[in-house]
Amino acid sequence: MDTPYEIEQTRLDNVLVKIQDAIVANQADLQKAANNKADVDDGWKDVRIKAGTYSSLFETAMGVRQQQQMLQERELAVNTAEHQADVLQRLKQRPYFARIDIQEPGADKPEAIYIGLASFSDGVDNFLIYDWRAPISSVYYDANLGPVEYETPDGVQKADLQLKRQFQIEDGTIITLFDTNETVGDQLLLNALAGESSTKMKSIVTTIQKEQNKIIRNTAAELLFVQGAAGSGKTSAVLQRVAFLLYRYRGRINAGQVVMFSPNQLFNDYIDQVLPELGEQNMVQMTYYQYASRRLPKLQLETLQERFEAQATGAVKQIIDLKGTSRYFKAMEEYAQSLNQAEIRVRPIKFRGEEIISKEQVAAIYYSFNENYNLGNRLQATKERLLKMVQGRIGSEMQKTWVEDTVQALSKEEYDSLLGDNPREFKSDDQEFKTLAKLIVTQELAPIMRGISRNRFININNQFVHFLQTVPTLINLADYGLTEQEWTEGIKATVKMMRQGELALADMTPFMFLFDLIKGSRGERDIRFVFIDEIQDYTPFQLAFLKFAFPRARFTMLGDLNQAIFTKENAVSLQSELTNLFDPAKSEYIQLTQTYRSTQQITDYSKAILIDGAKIDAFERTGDLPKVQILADDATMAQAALAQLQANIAEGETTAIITKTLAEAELVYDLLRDQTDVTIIRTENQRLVPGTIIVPAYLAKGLEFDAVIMWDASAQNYHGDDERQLVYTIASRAMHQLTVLAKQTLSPLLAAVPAELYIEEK
Ligand SMILES: Nc1ncnc2c1ncn2[C@@H]1O[C@H](COP(=O)(O)OP(=O)(O)OP(=O)(O)O)[C@@H](O)[C@H]1O
Repeated sequence: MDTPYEIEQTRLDNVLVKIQDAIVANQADLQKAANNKADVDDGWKDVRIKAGTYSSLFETAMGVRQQQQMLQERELAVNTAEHQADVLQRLKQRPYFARIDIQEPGADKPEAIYIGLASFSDGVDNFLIYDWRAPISSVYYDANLGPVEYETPDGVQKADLQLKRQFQIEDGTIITLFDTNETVGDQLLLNALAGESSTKMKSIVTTIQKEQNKIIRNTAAELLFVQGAAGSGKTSAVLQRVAFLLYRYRGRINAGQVVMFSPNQLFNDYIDQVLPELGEQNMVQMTYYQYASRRLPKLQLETLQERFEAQATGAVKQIIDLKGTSRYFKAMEEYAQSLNQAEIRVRPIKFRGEEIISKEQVAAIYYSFNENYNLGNRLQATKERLLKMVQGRIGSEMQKTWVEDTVQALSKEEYDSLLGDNPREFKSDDQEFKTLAKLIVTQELAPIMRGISRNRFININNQFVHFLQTVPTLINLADYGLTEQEWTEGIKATVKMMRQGELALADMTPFMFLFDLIKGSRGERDIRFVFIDEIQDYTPFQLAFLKFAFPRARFTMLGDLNQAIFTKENAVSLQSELTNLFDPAKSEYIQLTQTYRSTQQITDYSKAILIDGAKIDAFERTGDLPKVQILADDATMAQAALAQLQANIAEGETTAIITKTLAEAELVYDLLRDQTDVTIIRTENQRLVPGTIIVPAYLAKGLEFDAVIMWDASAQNYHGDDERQLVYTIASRAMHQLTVLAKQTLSPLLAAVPAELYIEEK
């Protein structure tokens, strides 16, 4: 009798032959398509026209990227043979990674289901491989042997799970095979976790854990809030979720309708291989800063890092905090409502240096529409009226001497280009003059018309300042520990910045919101799923705004309240704020407590940094205790770092030296660059490279490294309780090795960690 291994290998060989057959057939299809190139070109024409109808997208932040994705997706639809070719190549490399045997009530024998990256059948309904996202595949991730349930188009099906088998397949050969009763066998997970870090994140499709599976497959919640410790696989799960949703809603949504807000560009770069690896296109990925910058292209916006390094205190900080609250959001809504009655700030319409419609006239038009108009209609109606008025001036303007002078001065070339395609035969000189004059005036007026169409007659800067001035009548400042005097000072600071074309982070979202309210914006209605990573760094105001900006989207928010680097205490109240934004009946909160990234030793050490670290369970995988070294100065720290780097390199481990600030990173770089190969990461627009890197903490968010050296964890550098989370974030980036270097005295945050959790080297 054959062993299970032999039986499986024979089956695999058969499947591979069928995949090969399908590849040959597919190549014939591709050839046919190539011969039919004319057809395809027609298809393309169609694609372009259809994509053009999404014109609203161009006005907004998504822009070209989304258009490209839409085109690509359409192209796939036009040419599914190409898509199929891609799928088949993937399957050829690794046809499947698991098998489950399911016995349905009434069936005479169990059915074997093989699970892989995509479905594959050799005839109608004869599936040799099931997509991991198919409903039945969920059983593999969710259930132990015994009675199970899974979704079918006809409702829930009950069955008996009799076997769970996992494979590692390389080059057409089964390398290992495990039968397991655990949800996903620890052996396979251990193998997966034993690997080294890399500059690109990988998919976890073969070892998705039960809790993660819940996140991935949730389709019911309007808000899915995932709170999880560092390294608990939030990011991994959520990328799988995107792949799942694109599969589940295939034909109804495309990757361009899924947006992910991530902490920085470096992180985007880090995760951008996961979806392609799963055979899907990347969603629209951006940082909140990029989103805001594209919407406010004329303003220089403050970055998170500038704000982080500025360390606001006192009234300045209170003001920033107030501007992040949902109370402030409501105040702005109330204020906007009041603009229906009075106080709209407008600019006069000027033509050739002369006011042709005064401010007062514009405002009078704005308020000439009755109270049933909302802000959006009011603006639209005003715009139409203004355009008409400007157009109405053409006739009188044609009489002016400047027009006559211009006509007289026209060169032959100017004359020709002005007339363009117009007929050149004129009945009289007068008719010729009129034609030319009309063209000249129209041309001169065009920029003004354009300005009106783009709402330039609204003085948004002025309006925003007026809102700030109105705040004390809308909000009781004392509730936020502020006096009116302090608030007025704050306004001065904002005005000063705006004069220089700058806008602080705290004002950025309110500014966008006010403009949207005045425009009567209905938000980005094409977007169906919004993911927000590192949610702890967002204010309630921002969240309320995002909900407004993406009104038809379902939200998935991920965060670790222990890692709130930028907003700190705000993070705690975040969850309660969310209950005001999303119907609690349609919200789901999932907590992940198991961490996968770090060894038990590193997890225990990092969690001891937190006051309430109890909810974090290490995955059992042992390594060295973290090492703490207290040294005299920068030079000796550099020597220690170098020694550790060499040890790590000898073990084939990649190291990141994580500093608090960029200035510190520069210092370390200067100290080490001549002695070893190191790369400094200065901005989020850089790429991660293999080898040792030096990176400031705020750019290390979301990333992981085999080994981490925490640079200068001294009492001087990390003293306050408010730096606890930052220290935790740094320590929790390490997978296998953690070294803490401190100048003279160790930070009290780390000195409080029980001595048995680390080794101190003098
Ligand atoms: N089910 C899984 N199977 C294999 N590896 C996993 C699994 N879940 C998570 N991991 C691994 O654990 C590490 C941490 O995962 P991830 O970065 O997704 O965590 P996170 O919760 O986003 O962390 P952080 O909040 O610190 O950024 C990654 O290397 C990931 O591949």
